[in-house]
Amino acid sequence: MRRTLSSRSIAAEQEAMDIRIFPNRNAMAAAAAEQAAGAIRKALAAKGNARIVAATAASQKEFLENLTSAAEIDWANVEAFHLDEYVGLPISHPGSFRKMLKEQLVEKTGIKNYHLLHGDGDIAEVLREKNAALSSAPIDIMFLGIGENGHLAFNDPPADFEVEDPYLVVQLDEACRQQQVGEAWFSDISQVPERAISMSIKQILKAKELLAVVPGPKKADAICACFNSGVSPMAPASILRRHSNATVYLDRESAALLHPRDGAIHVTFER
Ligand SMILES: N[C@@H]1[C@@H](O)[C@H](O)[C@@H](COP(=O)(O)O)O[C@@H]1O
Repeated sequence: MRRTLSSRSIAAEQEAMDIRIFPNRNAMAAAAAEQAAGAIRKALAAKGNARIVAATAASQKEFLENLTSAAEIDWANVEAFHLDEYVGLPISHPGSFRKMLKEQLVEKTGIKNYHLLHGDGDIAEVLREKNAALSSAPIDIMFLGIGENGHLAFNDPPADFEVEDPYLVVQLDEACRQQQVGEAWFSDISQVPERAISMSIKQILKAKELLAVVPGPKKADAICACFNSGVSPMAPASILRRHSNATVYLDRESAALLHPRDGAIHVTFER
């Protein structure tokens, strides 16, 4: 059962980004996983393989739990990438995103064809290898989180919307590093690496479908900054409005300050 907030013209409807708001985090995660599973099955049926990108962050936990237990996905033919990784952090560190990718996706599904960003390896070589692998064919569906500062992957504000490299090395700003301490994987900011490998905004927008999963009260300000007004590098995830097939999943807490002022965002309340 749904209730729609925004009214749209037919033209706007064709271009509108969808935001779906759920009563709680679990309902949101289950619905997002259903959409993701459908997209993966569709790609598998159409061409025999599916190429996905996963976000590896606290916000993705319940979503990935639901997705990895979805029925009838031939994971043997799924190829997986991840969005970002800290430079210099070993995979044994609890904050390592490739550790999360392995534990929350690869080991749960048995995916054999996956690409880890070895942030503690030879970075130039990692970029060369992963940029080639990522660019070799289109991504069918990409899962995203949105940071408390509105970042997508590690594209902190002001985000560079023009950089062409699929993955690049970025400098993390202090607000972003402080937010990572809040995730409880780092004891204080001095422990948080200053650089990361991040997928670029241009590369993110190349995916055929984007699905952002953004629960919790700490994300309310970012959702307000990204979706209440227009596209701005100061609110990096606002760029999702420019994609033709993007859906943002929220719970009531992350949606608390959402009041989009234009018809180009279609908001649905799910019960
Ligand atoms: N760089 C990562 C992103 O890949 C992630 O999507 C986002 C949200 O993370 P979380 O939802 O755990 O706050 O920020 C992290 O720092």
